[in-house]
Amino acid sequence: MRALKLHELSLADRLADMAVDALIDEADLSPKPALVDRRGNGAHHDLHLGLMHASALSLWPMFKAMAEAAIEFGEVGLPLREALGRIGREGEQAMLVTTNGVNTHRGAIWALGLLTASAALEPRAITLNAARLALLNDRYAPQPMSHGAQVAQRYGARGAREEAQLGFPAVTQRGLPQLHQSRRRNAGEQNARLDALLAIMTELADTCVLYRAGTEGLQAMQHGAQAVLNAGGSATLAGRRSLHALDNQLLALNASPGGAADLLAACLFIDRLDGAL
Ligand SMILES: CC(C)(COP(=O)(O)OP(=O)(O)OC[C@H]1O[C@@H](n2cnc3c(N)ncnc32)[C@H](O[C@H]2O[C@H](COP(=O)(O)OP(=O)(O)OP(=O)(O)O)[C@@H](O)[C@H]2O)[C@@H]1O)[C@@H](O)C(=O)NCCC(=O)NCCS
Ligand SMILES: Nc1ncnc2[nH]cnc12
Repeated sequence: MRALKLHELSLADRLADMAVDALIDEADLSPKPALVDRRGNGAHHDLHLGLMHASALSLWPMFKAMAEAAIEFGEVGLPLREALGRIGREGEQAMLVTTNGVNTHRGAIWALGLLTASAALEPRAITLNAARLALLNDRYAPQPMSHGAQVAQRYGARGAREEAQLGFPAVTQRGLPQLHQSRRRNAGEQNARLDALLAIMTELADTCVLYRAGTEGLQAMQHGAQAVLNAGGSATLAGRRSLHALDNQLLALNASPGGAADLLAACLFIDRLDGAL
């Protein structure tokens, strides 16, 4: 019998692998402020690391189907956007069945779904085409009063939809440059990833934080993340002290930066893809 060779996997298979790997790497990364990681549940009573892993794995068929839809339609347009919306909603149901109703990866389905489809179309224009897809209006999308919609109404915050429509500036202008800079400084891979997460947190209007802890929580997240980077980043002793303080502060405010975590996964996905090109 012939052994399966890795390069015989289809493009859609490989993109789905990369998306799930990015989610698992994000979940495992420790110590993340107030988020689920290898140490514990952060500011969450209904999440744990095993659930994050199970949720990530449950999304593999969805990411593959999104990549296949992109290959089939072949261009950015309403037919592809609406196919992705339908596949995303089905993926969300699969996630909820796996987690027994807990929302683990709604934001990641949105961000990584768009990026996976976009990578299948043209890997070198990944954020541009993801933004073009996000700008199209899916006529079949329900309009629930989600947490994101509620804080948009209350604070006028730009949430997950706008972040994608702008081409993921938190990833391209904050996370990825910081990841590369910290690697160049020999911070070590885990510290470089933590620094990338912190860089994303410095400016993001994370609607999870706003919903749970209002503008006080958002400012604590943004200023605290900047303070860690100013202290030298997670690889330094001063940076670690500052990161520990940020963790305690966000826990006290019950402020979990779940949106920033999803965007770190997006950052790791693009980084992996760049390495494979
Ligand atoms: C278009 C959608 C993005 C809908 O977005 P909307 O603004 O309506 O918001 P939400 O439903 O609240 O979900 C958006 C999730 O995106 C993450 N996020 C938050 N801020 C940002 C940001 N600035 N930029 C990017 N991403 C952001 C975040 O996801 C994480 O948080 C989740 C937990 O959040 P929450 O439910 O609020 O949980 P808790 O506070 O913990 O709840 P309680 O315990 O208190 O009950 C977690 O899952 C992380 O993933 C936001 O939650 C899009 O979602 C959409 O339309 N989906 C429908 C399907 C579809 O069309 N898919 C298309 C696929 S291409
Ligand atoms: N590690 C994490 N902890 C809590 N919420 C999240 N949403 C996405 N990743 C998360």
